[in-house]
Amino acid sequence: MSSGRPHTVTVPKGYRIGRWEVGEPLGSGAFATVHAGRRVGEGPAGLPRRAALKVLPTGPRARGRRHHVRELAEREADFLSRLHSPRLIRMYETLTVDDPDHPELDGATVLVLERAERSLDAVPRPVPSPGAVLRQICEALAHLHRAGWVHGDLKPANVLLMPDGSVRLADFHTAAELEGTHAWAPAFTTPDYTPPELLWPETDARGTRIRAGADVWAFGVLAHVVLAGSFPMPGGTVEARDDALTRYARGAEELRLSPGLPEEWRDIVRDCLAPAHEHRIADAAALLRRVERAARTPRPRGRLRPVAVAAVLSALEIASSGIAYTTLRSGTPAAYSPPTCERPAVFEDATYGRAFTAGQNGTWDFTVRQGDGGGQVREVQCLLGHLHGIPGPGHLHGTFDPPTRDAVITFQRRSGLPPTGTVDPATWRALRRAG
Ligand SMILES: Nc1ncnc2c1ncn2[C@@H]1O[C@H](COP(=O)(O)OP(=O)(O)OP(=O)(O)O)[C@@H](O)[C@H]1O
Repeated sequence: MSSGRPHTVTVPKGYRIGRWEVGEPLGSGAFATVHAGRRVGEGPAGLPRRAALKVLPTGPRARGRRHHVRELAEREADFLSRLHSPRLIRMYETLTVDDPDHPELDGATVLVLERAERSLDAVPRPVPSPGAVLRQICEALAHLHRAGWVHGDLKPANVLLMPDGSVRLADFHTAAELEGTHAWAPAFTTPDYTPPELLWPETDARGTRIRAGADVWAFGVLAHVVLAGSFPMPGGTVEARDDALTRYARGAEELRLSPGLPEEWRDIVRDCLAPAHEHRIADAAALLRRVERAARTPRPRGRLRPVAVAAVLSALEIASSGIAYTTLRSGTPAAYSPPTCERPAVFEDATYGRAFTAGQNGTWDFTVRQGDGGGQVREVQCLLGHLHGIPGPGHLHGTFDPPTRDAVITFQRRSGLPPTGTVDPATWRALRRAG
């Protein structure tokens, strides 16, 4: 049985591949499906009981461009057999399915990998300990660059979190070995993480010409997503953000980083996102030195700072408001449970005083309007729906669509503000006002 994606394949639960019994699917990408695997019987020392089985349809009956997928599978297996580091996902063995009775599976390549808990794109926002996560991603990249490789497809889906909370970089089918300053990688990019120079790539039979700076750019995007909850390029759709990237690359638009980005990360992200690769931070080793400094900062210095709720809210306010408050203790991050969309919490802001946040974005002055998207819009939707009881946006989708605009207008009318439908600084203040 084949899945809906052209290159992926579903393996029945309980199916045996070598010494591995296939379990539930863990995830799937454009080329592979990853299943849980349980070792049956004994194996060589060091082989764990649990693994992840990355299955790539490379057999004669597989749909799609199997030669291309086979090349990618070989590339990834080759990379993983050559490079080892605690920050790179480990490969235990590679297998080929030999089963003519299951023609769609027959000939599939299986990479047996260290099993992770989940990928970074599946972690609810805000990401816990974002500085530590970013530092470890950067350590993985630095190891790669030092060894003379480029990853070529850094994004949250390719960052894996282990049961002990540590981070591994994964998915190396685009990884390419540097020949001097550049490498030739498969012509494959992920929108939103693609650097400007790959918008108009130099491609020939060997692939696309790529430099270590492509990973540095992708790290800048990823750091912005993790820390501010939004992409650095404005726009509610991939196409809109792609257009914004083109304008930025041509010098027609300035980079407008989210005000929610902690101060100590702002310059790092900006220097990762220089439009020309020669102005970017040179490689991940240079980046790591700066990331380590930023990650050492005890807590993100966003504009919204948590305070002890008991100190700012009386029991009466809590009981009467209907909002679930999270107990926040300044300086004890272990006890800090972050606000969520459904449970906005009160923070003490240095400039504005007591204020609500839904944990999606910390801005007070970033104007958003119909057509925009990202963390700021999600913050608006959460505050409207779950704090002010205006059900317009319905759900947390982060796109400023017409129902969101209607809800903003309703809120502005109620608050005595001009009903413009645009969330300007005055509307942010009213949305966040506490007490
Ligand atoms: N070792 C692992 N342990 C647990 N889950 C994993 C593991 N490797 C991958 N996954 C899950 O499977 C998903 C797809 O894996 P992967 O990104 O390697 O596939 P792909 O088809 O090569 O992806 P892409 O679309 O990026 O080319 C990951 O996003 C992750 O959720």
